[in-house]
Amino acid sequence: MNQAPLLELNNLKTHFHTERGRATAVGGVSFTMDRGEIIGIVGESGCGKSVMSQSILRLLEHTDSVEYEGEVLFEGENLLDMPLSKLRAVRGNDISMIFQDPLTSLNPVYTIGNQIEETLRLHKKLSKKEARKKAIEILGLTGIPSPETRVDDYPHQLSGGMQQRAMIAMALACEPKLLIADEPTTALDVTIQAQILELITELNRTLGMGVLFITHDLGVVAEICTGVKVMYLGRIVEEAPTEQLFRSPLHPYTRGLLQSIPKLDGDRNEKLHVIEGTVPSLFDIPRGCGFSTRCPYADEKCRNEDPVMLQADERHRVRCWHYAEIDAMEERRNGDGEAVGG
Ligand SMILES: Nc1ncnc2c1ncn2[C@@H]1O[C@H](COP(=O)(O)OP(=O)(O)OP(=O)(O)O)[C@@H](O)[C@H]1O
Repeated sequence: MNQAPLLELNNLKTHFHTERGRATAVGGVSFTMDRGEIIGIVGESGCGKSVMSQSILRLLEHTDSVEYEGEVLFEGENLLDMPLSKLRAVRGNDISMIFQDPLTSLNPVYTIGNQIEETLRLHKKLSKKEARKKAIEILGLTGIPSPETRVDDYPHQLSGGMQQRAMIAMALACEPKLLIADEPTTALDVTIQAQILELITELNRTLGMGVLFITHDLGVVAEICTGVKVMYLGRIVEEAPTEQLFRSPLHPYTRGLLQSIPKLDGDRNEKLHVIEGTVPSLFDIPRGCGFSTRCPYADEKCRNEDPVMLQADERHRVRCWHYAEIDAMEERRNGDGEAVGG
């Protein structure tokens, strides 16, 4: 087996050249992912999750304004400078991607069975009969009822939820080494969502399929991910094994995200925390820390010096100058609040 990590991003940057100037949507992302890991990428809307995940497979090249920098190594080979013909063989075979909108992947003029069978025959070299059997089986696994008849439907004959499941079946059919899932279950109801997540984790367990799971749903992350990376303004601001990140979040942004999840046992009258302010425009990125314009703890240093990634623990890294002091700062703030409130 290839000894190189499954996926390694080295200072990946994605720029768009627009009429207003250059917009850097991904501002230098580095991480390594091993086989069998399920990594969650979280962050508010607009923080660069989708652009980053689409950059891995160079799916943004239809806009000629895009420019990549850095490296995306898949099993040691840089996808960013790979000839397109070779990259096409990686897409859908070694790396599959699923999206929130199924119609981006399904072809309207073929039945879903044809599309899954075609993938299986091409990548897995199955006979027509074997491919059909496998297509029905995998459609069933995604929770499509009566898969033996649905297999002959065209995409438009299926409901939105079923189209979603058909797309997922197609992506998983050839058992990719890496699945990139960009908010794949957001539009589905919770029962179907649970079924899809179960299918993904099952393939992860049995085949060691790595999963990069992009979501803003921290509940899903807690349920299935082995590790989490929190993105803000095109960069990773904190990363840790899932349990550690939920137990002791260090970055003020991560703390804000976690405080905005409703708790089942919480006081119903307690207000949910909202992170004040909005994500700055890509044309107006702050000079120091990207989060300093919204951070309650930011000081002069934060406003002037861009923080580096600091090693807080063996597998816990954070991009915040003051991460070790935030607890004490928070206590002081709360204490002051009580004193003012009487
Ligand atoms: N083609 C483009 N040209 C210019 N800017 C773009 C382009 N595509 C995306 N962006 C910008 O890149 C930034 C990151 O967008 P992205 O879609 O990756 O965010 P996201 O975190 O995935 O958000 P969401 O959860 O809403 O999908 C945004 O500011 C967006 O406006």
